[in-house]
Amino acid sequence: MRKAAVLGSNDHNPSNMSSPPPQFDYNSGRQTPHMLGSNTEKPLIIDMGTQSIKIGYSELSSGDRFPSMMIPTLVGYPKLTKSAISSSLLRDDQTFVGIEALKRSPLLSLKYPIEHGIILDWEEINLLLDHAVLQCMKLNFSQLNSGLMMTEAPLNPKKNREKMTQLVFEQYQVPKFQISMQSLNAIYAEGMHSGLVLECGEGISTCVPVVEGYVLSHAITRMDIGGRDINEYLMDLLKNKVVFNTTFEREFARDIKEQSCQIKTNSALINHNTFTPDRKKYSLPDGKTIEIHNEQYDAPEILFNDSLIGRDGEGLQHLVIKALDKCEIDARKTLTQNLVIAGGTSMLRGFSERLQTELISLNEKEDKPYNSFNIIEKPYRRYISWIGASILASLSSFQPKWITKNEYEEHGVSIIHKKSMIQ
Ligand SMILES: Nc1ncnc2c1ncn2[C@@H]1O[C@H](COP(=O)(O)OP(=O)(O)OP(=O)(O)O)[C@@H](O)[C@H]1O
Repeated sequence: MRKAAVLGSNDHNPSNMSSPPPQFDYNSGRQTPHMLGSNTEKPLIIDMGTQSIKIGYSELSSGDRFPSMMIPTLVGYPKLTKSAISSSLLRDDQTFVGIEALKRSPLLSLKYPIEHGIILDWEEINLLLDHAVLQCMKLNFSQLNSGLMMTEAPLNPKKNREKMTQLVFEQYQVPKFQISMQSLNAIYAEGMHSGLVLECGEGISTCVPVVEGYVLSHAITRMDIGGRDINEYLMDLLKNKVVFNTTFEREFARDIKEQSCQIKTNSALINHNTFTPDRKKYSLPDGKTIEIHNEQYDAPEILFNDSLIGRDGEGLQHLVIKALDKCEIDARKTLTQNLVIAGGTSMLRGFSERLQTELISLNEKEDKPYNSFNIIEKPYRRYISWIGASILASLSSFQPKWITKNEYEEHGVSIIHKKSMIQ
């Protein structure tokens, strides 16, 4: 069991979250303009994801509880073509990160330093953190006297947690630090103590049971499937209409997905022989228009049947049922009645309706005891992990959980396990 019970019953009221989720536009690099510049009175929250890093100040009271910035988790190195060099657009020793990399992406080879929620390239993460904090938030790490809270994916290797702790204290000289688990944050964001969190992001989907504030680690389930796999499958389905070659062009597949794709729900499933989706038009940057027809529904099907992309024939419904199977019988009712949906891919239209259908069907097929599910699907679910961390970092009950630089110097990296929110 993982220890994490810090949320008191009156600590916050999630219904205060009245402002709508922000819209970020990667391609123009538009950001929400508020709350930038030094604000050392509030903890800084950095939610590290496979596709994007969400960053902003902790906020407990009602009002704006969304990240102030979302930075693509991308690093770009110049492709050394003659034309790029001769036109002096780039030098071969330049590196671009985040939005700067995305803006110049036709000229760069792009790398994603986080895969399936896990950091693979620490030098690139270093560049991204520098960019996010120094350049975007206009802050020095050593000024973060109120604390730096970072998030991690469920089942993040312990050595990665240690490495992040070492980086933060030794290189960045952060005065106070802590790491919280993304799915647990979703429970904090909802002001709940128990629930089952199904998180579906860019590179990973996980199902995490939380009972009375404790993560049941042994019952966590995961699949390496997420929004990026839908993009890839969509490109495959569209290959007779358009071919996306470069990473830059592949970003358009993401855009087509976000604008056009939706998940088949009951009426489409029941009438599958006669079901004909609307034809949608999508304009490509070269002026060409393509028509999106069955692909809009076919691409996201991989979430519920991964054999479509050559995997084991499982889906998100299996993640949920397998996680429940591993939980104590007494906890199951609470968990099925508090199934919290999180992550950007869960924004696909029809997601929760289809999930409900698949869960009931799998339950019957495998003769399981879970007859009903109450799915909690909030409009801010893409940012729910950041929001939960933001609330947590400002709670009075959480304050003793910060790891100070003095404690790090006394105990070394093992302090992150001793004072961990995640055992
Ligand atoms: N409205 C939308 N419709 C469909 N997909 C969306 C929508 N909004 C975001 N997404 C997808 O959600 C994914 C990103 O989700 P999220 O921000 O939760 O991921 P992440 O935290 O960067 O990655 P991970 O949690 O996998 O490490 C992308 O694939 C993106 O295209």
